Amino acid sequence: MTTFALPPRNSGPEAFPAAPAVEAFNLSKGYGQADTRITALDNVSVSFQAGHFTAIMGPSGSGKSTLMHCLAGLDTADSGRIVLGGTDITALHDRQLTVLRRERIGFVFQAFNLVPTLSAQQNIELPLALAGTTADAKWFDYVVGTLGLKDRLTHRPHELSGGQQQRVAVARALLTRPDVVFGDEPTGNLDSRTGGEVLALLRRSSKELGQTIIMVTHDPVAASYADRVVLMSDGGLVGELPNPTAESVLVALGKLGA
Ligand SMILES: Nc1ncnc2c1ncn2[C@@H]1O[C@H](COP(=O)(O)OP(=O)(O)OP(=O)(O)O)[C@@H](O)[C@H]1O
Repeated sequence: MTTFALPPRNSGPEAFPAAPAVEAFNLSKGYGQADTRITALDNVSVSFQAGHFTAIMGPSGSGKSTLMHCLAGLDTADSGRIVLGGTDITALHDRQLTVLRRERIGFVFQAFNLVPTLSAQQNIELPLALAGTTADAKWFDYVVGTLGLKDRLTHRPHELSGGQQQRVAVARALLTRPDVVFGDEPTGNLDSRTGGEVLALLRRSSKELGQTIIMVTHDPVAASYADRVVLMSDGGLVGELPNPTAESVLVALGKLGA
């Protein structure tokens, strides 16, 4: 049985059914000029509710990474608006965006992006250290306990397995209790069993901690851990699947020619 050391931020998707954690309105972005111009995002409007785990899927080049990077304040759109946790991030300056990313967004990338010279604990606490604050001890213990990292805190990344390193990255992403955790193929470097464990932890983070998660993936099995799949094609949203299974995702992607 899990012991809650600290009440979760909310009790999952049902707690705030109507509250979006992040929303995009009429987002467009292109690359290049004139006849060589590529439309990466074509008037995309989409909403991600608080406490939900969403996978973004679609064929290669359909705009998934561009959308995620814009939603996370890592890239800017040509037009449109993004509201994250009630803040219009499209109106922010670079420095404000940096603070927002550090304090209100968590990232889990395919490459674990841990600092090799720091211990697991120091890596987990790094965003808070950069922000000049410290972790709430109970929350730290709860996240680390939930992710099964209690015995690994003094280890450096090279002393950890790939799955353990990604769990450290997940703990780092969760520790600031961000508005949204963004995952970019978070299990892309893991074998299927370890990847399944990390995905199950992400799902628990949304169900038990009320964490909003948005993940880009090509893997229908990974997407089946999400509450919803958002489908993209040619820079636009072309559909969504509630309660996806690997099979329903495969069929939907097949129809898109992915
Ligand atoms: N920096 C860039 N310069 C020029 N074109 C770009 C750039 N980044 C992306 N694109 C183009 O924008 C479109 C959308 O790219 P994006 O990376 O968002 O797609 P994706 O769905 O994430 O693809 P993949 O699944 O292959 O990672 C593609 O046609 C891509 O070639």
